[in-house]
Amino acid sequence: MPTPAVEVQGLVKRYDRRTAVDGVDLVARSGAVTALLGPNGAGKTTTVECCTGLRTPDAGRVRVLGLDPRRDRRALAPRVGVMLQDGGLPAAVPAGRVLAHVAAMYAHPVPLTDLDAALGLASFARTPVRRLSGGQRQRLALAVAVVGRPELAFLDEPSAGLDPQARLAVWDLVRELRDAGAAVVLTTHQMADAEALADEVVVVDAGRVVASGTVTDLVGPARSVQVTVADAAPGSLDALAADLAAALAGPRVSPRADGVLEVAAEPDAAVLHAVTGWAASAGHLVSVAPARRTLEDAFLDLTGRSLR
Ligand SMILES: Nc1ncnc2c1ncn2[C@@H]1O[C@H](COP(=O)(O)OP(=O)(O)OP(=O)(O)O)[C@@H](O)[C@H]1O
Repeated sequence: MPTPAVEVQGLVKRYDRRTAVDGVDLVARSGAVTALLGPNGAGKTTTVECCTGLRTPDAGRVRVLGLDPRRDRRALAPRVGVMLQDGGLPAAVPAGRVLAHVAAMYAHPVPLTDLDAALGLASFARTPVRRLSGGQRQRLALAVAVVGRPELAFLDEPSAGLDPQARLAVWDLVRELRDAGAAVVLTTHQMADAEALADEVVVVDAGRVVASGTVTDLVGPARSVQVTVADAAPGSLDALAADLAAALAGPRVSPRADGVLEVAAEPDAAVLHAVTGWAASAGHLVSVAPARRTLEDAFLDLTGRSLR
């Protein structure tokens, strides 16, 4: 097995008495996109900052391209692209000049015309950073992170605040990076981004990894049948779920907080026939709808529904 681009073991980071990262393990491979997901305050940015040498861990081991992100910062700088939420771009300098300046620091930068075309930068190249819209600033920050053809890119919420067109452009760019053999570590709150891009997903909550694997690993059987019981008495959903599960003799039936019974099975004719047969004999009014389980469903199952 080749050495992973990023190896984090038992990472702990505290701010005063608050433990922001509490024993995170993480591996990111070259030629793959690793998505770091988690609710607000889960510790994603702090983890990325420890990997980029911006913060010193209180405990644990971090290796980036086989090196120490703080001690070997100079050696890593030309090999690692970083897009942070607070971009740190110079406010008074026009966008195009910022990018040209950064490109000039690399031996083999991506041609600026390619980045212009990929991210639509030309329309605001003469605008000083401080006057860019949020989405334009994001696009510039992404271009700055990838212009040096990094072996590893950390992208912290790369599609936050982007319009649908720009989001698709970012997806293409991330795929190109991966296909060129780079390791991409991205944090996002957009589950669709992770579903579209991630080879590996790591879910953190309250500073700990609560799940990891491929999107398919986390989502489970992608398709299900949702059964809404119109005349269920309050509190009766658990019993109805057990009753339906017994009638189906196989697929798991989970009662959801919104009053829906979720049947973990392909919505094929046999399953739909069995569900409607159960409804007819049990005397319940039901609506039956095939559904596709998403990463968002899995994320909410893993991290709960309460606000952080
Ligand atoms: N500079 C700091 N000083 C003190 N506490 C901090 C600092 N930065 C982050 N924290 C705290 O550490 C915890 C983790 O924050 P972090 O920014 O890593 O989370 P996150 O998962 O990136 O969140 P979000 O999705 O909101 O960006 C939070 O409780 C946050 O308040």
